[in-house]
Amino acid sequence: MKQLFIDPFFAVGLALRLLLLFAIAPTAATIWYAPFIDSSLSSFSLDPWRVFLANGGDAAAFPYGYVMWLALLPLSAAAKLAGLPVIVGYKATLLCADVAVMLLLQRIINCTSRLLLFAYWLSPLVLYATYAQGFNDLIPVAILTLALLLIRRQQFALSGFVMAAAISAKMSMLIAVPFVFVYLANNWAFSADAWTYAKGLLLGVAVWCVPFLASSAAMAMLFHNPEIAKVYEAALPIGSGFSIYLVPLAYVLVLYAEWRFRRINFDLFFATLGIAFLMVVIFTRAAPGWYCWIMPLLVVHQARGGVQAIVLSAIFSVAFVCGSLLIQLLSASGGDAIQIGVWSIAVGEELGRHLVSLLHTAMAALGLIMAMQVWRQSVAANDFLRLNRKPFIIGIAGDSGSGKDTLALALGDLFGRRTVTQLSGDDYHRWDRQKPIWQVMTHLNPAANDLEAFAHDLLALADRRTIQSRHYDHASGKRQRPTRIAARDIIIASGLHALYLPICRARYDLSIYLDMDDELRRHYKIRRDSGERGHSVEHVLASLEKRAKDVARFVRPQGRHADLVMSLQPIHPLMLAGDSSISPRLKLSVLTRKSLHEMSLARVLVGVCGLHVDLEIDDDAEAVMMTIEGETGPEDVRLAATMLFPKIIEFLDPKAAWREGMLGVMQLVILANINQSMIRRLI
Ligand SMILES: Nc1ncnc2c1ncn2[C@@H]1O[C@H](COP(=O)(O)OP(=O)(O)OP(=O)(O)O)[C@@H](O)[C@H]1O
Ligand SMILES: O=C(CO)[C@H](O)[C@H](O)COP(=O)(O)O
Repeated sequence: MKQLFIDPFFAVGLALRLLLLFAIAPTAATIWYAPFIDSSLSSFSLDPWRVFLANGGDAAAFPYGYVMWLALLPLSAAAKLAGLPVIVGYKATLLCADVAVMLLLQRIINCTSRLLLFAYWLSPLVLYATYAQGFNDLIPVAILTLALLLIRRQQFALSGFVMAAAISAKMSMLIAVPFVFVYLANNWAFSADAWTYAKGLLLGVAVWCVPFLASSAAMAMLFHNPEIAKVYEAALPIGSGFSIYLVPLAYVLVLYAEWRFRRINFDLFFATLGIAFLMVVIFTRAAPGWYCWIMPLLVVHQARGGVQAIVLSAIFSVAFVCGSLLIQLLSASGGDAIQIGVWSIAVGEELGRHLVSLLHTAMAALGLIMAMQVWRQSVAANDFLRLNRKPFIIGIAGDSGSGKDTLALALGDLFGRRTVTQLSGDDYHRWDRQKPIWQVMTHLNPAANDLEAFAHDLLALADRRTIQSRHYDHASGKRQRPTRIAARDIIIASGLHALYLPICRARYDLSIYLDMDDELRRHYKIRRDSGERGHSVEHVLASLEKRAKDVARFVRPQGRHADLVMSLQPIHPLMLAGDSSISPRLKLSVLTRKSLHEMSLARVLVGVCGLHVDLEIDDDAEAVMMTIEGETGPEDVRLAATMLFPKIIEFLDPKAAWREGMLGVMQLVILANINQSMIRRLI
């Protein structure tokens, strides 16, 4: 923040503002807002609208609620006390709101100070609407921006309360409310929070808005406001004197587009809300102050869209100022001449109207181009939507007891049940445990499994189709009745042969082979099969021996095809001696064939998780081998993930369960690979 204030361009913007503040006495502020505030300072009442009207004030002067009034009072009162005109306090309040909007946007958008200064602080749009014209829209915009920041920070009740304050400051901020509810309903992480938000909003309405509704003078001033009717002016006649109103129509369509996202993140919500404001503004004969409503969108667009967006936004802003000036100069002469001081160029009423219409058309065209750019950049390229269209598929193969289910569960607990579909290879064993065929065949033989059905179901899920699958119950050794498995955004296909068929391998976005140390696997398998699957220790040992040939023949070769080979080993083999109930300390080696993030990953594993990491990169950088040792807790792993992949974190379940130790590290490594696969898809 400090950097922002010491930047020379901040000083330039501030100087321009002060110059405009001193040089111009804006009409709206002079004839409406300042007299209203002055009236309530002279004879203070909790119903300032009544007092103002009773004293013969203009009914158009202050169609705003308590929050606008309260926001304007302190500095206006200070000005009056200091013997200055009230309008000085009014203008000082606008300056404060202006700085507040900029600082809040910086928190939401996270862009450089320089960009923010160019996109916002030096924007001709803000300078003209606020300081040359005196409109107070930056006050509700500042409050709305605060409400949006609170949503981003997941402080929903407070955000609702603040949103009601924004509406009280200016009723048009109501535009944002349906968008917030659709965002909360469509963001699976927050759907339960919609009610929390609603409670905050209701409380805010009770505090900020109900007293206003109870004042008949306030209501009279609100309904006297000619601005409200403007949104119905753009209309398509449909005969018999009826019309279709274009602004409400465009608004509903943008809201529908947001609802259709099914799954939405904050960036998408922010972009669609900005587009909704843009639609209202460009299709209405809007007062210059309304253009301040789209400033958050313009700043985000410039921050994300690069030079093209900056140029378009600049053209849009300059066109807006020229258009508004022309309209003002025309209306000063009654509409048939462009009047500048004593100079007057006659254009005739018809040409004057034509010129203004042309300017509105240019503004609408630029606005629509901008909306399309925002759509392309924020909406179409958003990873949330990409996952919506094409699920991310992870294949996990490995020998029995190598930890496939454990890992799949750990990933499922990260992304959440509503995001993940698990497809287990065990459900495709051809025969129940009791069948005599197992005397001559092991489960590791591909022929013992219906791999064709496995591949078929994987492809169906990848195509977002629901499948029917019969779960293999390890407690009874029998396959269950078929159940429906729905396709979700992340599909985890695990099994002894998950990487066996080329058609499956080709479909995975990330393929993993678990190559657990043999002794460790034996240790775990004995513990699990005797504890959970009803086998005797002798049976497990005999089966391990019987399976050894098939492991070498059918399972291990799959490791060659994996993007990631993970191998858990005990720190010391002696740790496994004797008692099968002990949990040995582990180390993990990871071979990555699609390397990208290993350096930063290693740095964070050391710096944040306190682990020891060895990194080996082969000469042609085709593979990276990382060996990781030490103890770490779930909180450290979570922190490491937040630092490394802030974007991916949005995909996770709000109650994402991070594991401790090496399993947590495996979660992190896989997240790094998912992140990287997504980056590759974007390229
Ligand atoms: N990363 C790990 N950390 C600690 N324990 C693990 C880990 N992975 C596996 N285990 C232990 O090994 C046992 C076997 O793991 P799991 O059931 O996940 O293997 P699997 O590959 O799915 O086996 P199967 O193919 O036979 O179903 C688990 O019960 C668990 O106790
Ligand atoms: O290798 C295995 C799993 O990958 C199991 O041995 C196979 O699924 C059979 O299970 P169970 O022993 O419970 O009948």
